[in-house]
Amino acid sequence: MEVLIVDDLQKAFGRNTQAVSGVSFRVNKGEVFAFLGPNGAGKTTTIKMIAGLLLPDEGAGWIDGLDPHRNPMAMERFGAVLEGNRNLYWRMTAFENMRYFGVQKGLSQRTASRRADALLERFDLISKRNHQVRSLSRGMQQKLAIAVALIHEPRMLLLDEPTLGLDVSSSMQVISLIRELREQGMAIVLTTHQLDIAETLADRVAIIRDGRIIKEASKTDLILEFTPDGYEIELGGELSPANRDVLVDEFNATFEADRICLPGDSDHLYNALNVIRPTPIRSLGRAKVDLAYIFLQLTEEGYRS
Ligand SMILES: Nc1ncnc2c1ncn2[C@@H]1O[C@H](COP(=O)(O)OP(=O)(O)OP(=O)(O)O)[C@@H](O)[C@H]1O
Repeated sequence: MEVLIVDDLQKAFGRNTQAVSGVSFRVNKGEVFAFLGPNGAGKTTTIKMIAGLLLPDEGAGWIDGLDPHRNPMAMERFGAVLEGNRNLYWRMTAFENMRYFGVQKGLSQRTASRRADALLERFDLISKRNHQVRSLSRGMQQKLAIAVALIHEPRMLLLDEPTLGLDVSSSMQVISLIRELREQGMAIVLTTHQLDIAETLADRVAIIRDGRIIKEASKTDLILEFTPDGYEIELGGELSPANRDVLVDEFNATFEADRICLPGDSDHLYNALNVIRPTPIRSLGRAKVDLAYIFLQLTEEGYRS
């Protein structure tokens, strides 16, 4: 079920900067949509148009069927953490922030307070309930910013760089929180330059460059599309120079330290293993690619052409 529909968004700044040129995509319930691109590609401009903060020149976005630029009710359907933890008041306590933003979103004091405590409990922040935000660690502030964005029980979450500047443990907490929200049916739009995190979390991926989406696919399909035929074999011992030459000349193998990259199908592999025998094999698997590799292929390829 689609929670967000983005149709042909366009935005120019002045005469010379076409920041977004016809961006369209859809995000389903219970889906993490990673919206990736190099610096200046148009991600923030797109997200701001979706969130109702920036008026598009053309096109529109609908959250749960409502366009935030035409229907203020749309604001109740999503939460956003767009500038790290800067949506928080630093001299107010964690609880006061939650309650304040809850009331701002139209909740009664009572409901806002009840939900604030429930979210603080769930995000493991209840011990910091009465602490000023400025005294919390960066990871706690980030979790609190996400909790604040959830106070009115939205159906969609816009997250811009949710793990920026966090240490490994805080990042992992935020990642598991995002997973949990996805499991509960939240539609999540995630922008990040941390491609390992995008790869961990994303169900679908869109890559934007120069204001246009140049690729959109499910993460699985994208990785499959870029995965070369072939195998990687890690050796646990020395290969004789003669056998190494055979692998290079007859099997088109390449060597990276003690790892052999072997193109081709499984028949090719079996034949190559006969050459490798009796050198011990530490590991053997299909050649792998990650999202960072794919991202660079797509974005740099674009620049070359
Ligand atoms: N308020 C503005 N006035 C003028 N130009 C702007 C404005 N906001 C963005 N731009 C320009 O629009 C283009 C897209 O910027 P945007 O911030 O959307 O990119 P981004 O993909 O979010 O980049 P980053 O990853 O660096 O945050 C850039 O060329 C940027 O300089």
